[in-house]
Amino acid sequence: MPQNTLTITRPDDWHVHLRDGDALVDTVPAMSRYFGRAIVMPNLLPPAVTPEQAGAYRERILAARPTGSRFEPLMVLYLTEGTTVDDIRRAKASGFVHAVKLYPAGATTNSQSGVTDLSKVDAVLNEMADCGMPLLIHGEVTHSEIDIFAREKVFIDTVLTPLVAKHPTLRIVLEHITTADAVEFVRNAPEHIGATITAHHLLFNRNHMLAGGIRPHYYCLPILKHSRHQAALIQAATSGNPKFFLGTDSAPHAIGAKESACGCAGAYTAHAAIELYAEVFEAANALEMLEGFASHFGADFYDLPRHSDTITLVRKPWSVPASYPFGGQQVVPVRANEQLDWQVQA
Ligand SMILES: NC(=O)N[C@@H](CC(=O)O)C(=O)O
Ligand SMILES: [Zn+2]
Ligand SMILES: [Zn+2]
Repeated sequence: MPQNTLTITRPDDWHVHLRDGDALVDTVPAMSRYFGRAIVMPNLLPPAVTPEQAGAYRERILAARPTGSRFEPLMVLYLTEGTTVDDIRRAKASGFVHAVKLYPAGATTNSQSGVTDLSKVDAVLNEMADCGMPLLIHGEVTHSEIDIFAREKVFIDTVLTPLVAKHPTLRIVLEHITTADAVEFVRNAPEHIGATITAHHLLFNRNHMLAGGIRPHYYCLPILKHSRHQAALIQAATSGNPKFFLGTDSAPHAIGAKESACGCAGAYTAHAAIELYAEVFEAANALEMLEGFASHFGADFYDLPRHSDTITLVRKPWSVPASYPFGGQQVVPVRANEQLDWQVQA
């Protein structure tokens, strides 16, 4: 008999894009259905680079919460070569900035204000190590001559390994990992280095995106890899190792920006995040490992209390709509028009 219900501590999302402006009335209610907290990415245009900008963004998110919602956005500073030690001190003192995000310039959506040379932010990284502020990393190199499927591994070898050697006490989250190489790196790294894993990198590999036709809604960064890497991610997520925790990287783009000759990177999963992870964990015969991954390990890493209430998943098949409203436009979700087994009890 398959298990038909699963009750877990309320989960959090340790990596999400809520966007800004008109989109918030759609993205914030979707994210706050059952997630208690979320680490909100700062890659806006212009990016949230100071604690004051992050605070103003936080207020816009709070204003978009449904009545009665206790969803808590955890804010992140966007690291630039102009970030100062004082920015980090004010961020730490704010109480609402929980991390700083490194986008190698040019690596992904709205990363053009990111860092080209890590040595330029050395003093900032020292301050972060001193005050215990985590550095969240989009871990890909950007040189045009490096193959897109190799960019994560090359980043680990040429940027991350020297960074960890230079800043041995800096807390780091390697975000949305996509390779067996990243799994191995994080597993062997000290305790204060962790990683988030998305639902789509657990569910899909590059064949889903490219075999039998090119499917732009599977295009995200870091790009989907060979199924061998997908298998390593599933193993890591379901292993019970607390270094690996839930980060959806739900990254909505309007339908026209995806279905295009040059489509944007990002997969939208906030409509069914825990439901999609449950599917992966069940297929791996590891439903009992979902709670640690989704609800415990991220909070522990960020030194935040675990939630004291729960949510219940029930096996109750439903069809994912073809699209959802998104800031006056539409976004196509992962698994559009397909059936999902799990849903969260209202
Ligand atoms: N993951 C993506 O493919 N896109 C993200 C940016 C990011 O997280 O790299 C986005 O903001 O659209
Ligand atoms: Zn990223
Ligand atoms: Zn992201």
